[in-house]
Amino acid sequence: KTKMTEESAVKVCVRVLFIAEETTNQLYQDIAKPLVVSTVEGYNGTIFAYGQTSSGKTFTMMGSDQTPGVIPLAVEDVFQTIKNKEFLLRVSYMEIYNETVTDLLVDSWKRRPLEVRETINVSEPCRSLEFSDFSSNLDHISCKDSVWICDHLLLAERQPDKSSHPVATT
Ligand SMILES: Nc1ncnc2c1ncn2[C@@H]1O[C@H](COP(=O)(O)OP(=O)(O)OP(=O)(O)O)[C@@H](O)[C@H]1O
Repeated sequence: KTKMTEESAVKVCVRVLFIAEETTNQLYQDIAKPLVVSTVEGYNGTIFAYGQTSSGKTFTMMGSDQTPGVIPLAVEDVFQTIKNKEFLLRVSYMEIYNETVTDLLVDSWKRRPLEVRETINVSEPCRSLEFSDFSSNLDHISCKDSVWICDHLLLAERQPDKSSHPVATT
């Protein structure tokens, strides 16, 4: 609802362009971090990767042990931001692939497509996303939880059935 000034619009336009030499970390600091921090303050935010197959979506979002991607960097920052506050962090992880929505926090052998509901007036129960909750307060918030989230997401990303996909739409 904030009216975007001409100056901020120009800034956004400039910052969506990154050259090949720039790292994921630079991209994260410039584009994603401000959004991550503002979500903790109550704003809605979305970061997504879009592009043709093998263009580097997974590399950018997940990264590797040596070069963490946007998701691990964001998780780390979220935990840094909430560590001195009472907070409930709720995490879900899903894939939309060829019009099919899949919950990646469910074990691969148990996965069934999630139904997309366009109205709340549905009589039949439908499958919904699993959530992992993390409550934090001054005493027990640690980066152990952020490591758990990243490990869990990476594990889901590496589930064997994903490699059989012929086309990518991460
Ligand atoms: N910036 C980069 N530096 C080094 N290697 C990269 C970079 N971007 C992508 N790669 C490598 O290119 C390959 C394809 O990248 P990636 O799997 O991230 O693409 P993708 O867009 O997710 O593909 P798909 O749509 O098929 O899932 C991977 O081996 C990845 O490690």
